[in-house]
Amino acid sequence: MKKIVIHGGRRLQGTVEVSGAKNAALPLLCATLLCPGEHRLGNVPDLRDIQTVVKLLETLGATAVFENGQVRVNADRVVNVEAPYDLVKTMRASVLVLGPLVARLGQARVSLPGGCAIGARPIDLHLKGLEAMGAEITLDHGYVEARAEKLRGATIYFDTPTVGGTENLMMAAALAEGTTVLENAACEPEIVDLANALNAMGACVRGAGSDTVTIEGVDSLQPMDHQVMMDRIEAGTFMVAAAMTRGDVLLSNADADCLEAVISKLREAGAEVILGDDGIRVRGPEEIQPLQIKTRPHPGFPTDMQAQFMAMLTLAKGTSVIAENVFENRFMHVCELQRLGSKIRIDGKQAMVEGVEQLLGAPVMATDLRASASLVLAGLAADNTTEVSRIYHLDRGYERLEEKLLALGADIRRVAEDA
Ligand SMILES: CC(=O)N[C@H]1[C@@H](OP(=O)(O)OP(=O)(O)OC[C@H]2O[C@@H](n3ccc(=O)[nH]c3=O)[C@H](O)[C@@H]2O)O[C@H](CO)[C@@H](O)[C@@H]1O
Ligand SMILES: C=C(OP(=O)(O)O)C(=O)O
Repeated sequence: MKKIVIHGGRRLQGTVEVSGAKNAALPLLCATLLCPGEHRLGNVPDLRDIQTVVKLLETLGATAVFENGQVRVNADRVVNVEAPYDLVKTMRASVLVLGPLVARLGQARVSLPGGCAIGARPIDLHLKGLEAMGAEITLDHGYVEARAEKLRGATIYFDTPTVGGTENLMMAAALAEGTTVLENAACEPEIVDLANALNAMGACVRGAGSDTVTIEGVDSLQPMDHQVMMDRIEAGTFMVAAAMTRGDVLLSNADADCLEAVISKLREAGAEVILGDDGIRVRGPEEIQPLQIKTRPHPGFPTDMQAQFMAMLTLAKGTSVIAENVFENRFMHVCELQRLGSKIRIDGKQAMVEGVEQLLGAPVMATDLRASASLVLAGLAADNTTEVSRIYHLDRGYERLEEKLLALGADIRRVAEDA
């Protein structure tokens, strides 16, 4: 096992290129199951979750080659309909094979993903939607079994906007008979990326990116050839890194359109955020101003950026209030940030963060993906040495993080846990 060792206190400076988005690439890879042929997906980040979904596609009978940021999937032979527990337990997004498998093969058996560090994360809305489209759903030994000779279009209202639910049902509806309308759908940019790819495959998806998505089912689709959008959460993480180290960083290929809430809050904290033709440049303030943050579905402030902003606000000039409204247990980083000397108090869904003059490095333990990122950020700004262990969480979602931070001037390296 490896850990990350950071000697903090360096200003980050330079240019960084943002990778393709994990949360867009995962549903796109699952969408290759919708039709036979050779699919091509470019700008795919080399991450543990991507390797897991590639393995899952292979388990289902497809062949996949991942080389130089491109995944080629041949989905001619999808002969197995079971997504096994061993793969699903390591990555919740595996459940996104459910919609495509039922749509193409009329059946699927997918292990229930179960709870995880940030919350219970049920999939009831995915299942209700498939049922409304005519699928018969049963639960057997921890597996969801779904069957439908032919899915039928339906109007489906989500009690809460769900990103994965919207994606799963959009894929299922692409090959259904008739029209499906998803109401109170999630509006995240990754859903638009998926809709664009599906439409290029011959599907008919309208309204993606709004809260009503309409899908006219078609009889057949053709293989995809698509470039994955940039990772707005990775971009946001580098922006916070620049801000909290009083740095000056250019994110060369970043797209500001899907980062509005993050940019607005960084500016409110005092950072200079310059949007230019060459990308997004962030210059950190001398003094970080406290913020009020409420996480919400897109276009609200993303829950996936909550932990990173909390790390920054531990050094603000005053007290910030952060409300986590999307997941019920997404403050796992708090006790680890406290080990670095931060002053944070949790009261239900809210965290009160009282800024301190300086953080002091310490050994800390990562508990989930974005919690890990927040600990790395805190380590970059802290005095002395911070050691972050259990970094396999980080490897689920950040491509070459230390390498990119090192190039920006950070003193960071990955070493064996017992080094
Ligand atoms: C791979 C991927 O894209 N992951 C993202 C996706 O996760 P994911 O798609 O799992 O998140 P959802 O949007 O589905 O979850 C939002 C909320 O809805 C609840 N819910 C969801 C489905 C359901 O059937 N029933 C239900 O109650 C969840 O518990 C949660 O409280 O969106 C989250 C919210 O932006 C992000 O944090 C994750 O990074
Ligand atoms: C929670 C996240 O991912 P996942 O839904 O894959 O667990 C994330 O990307 O922050």
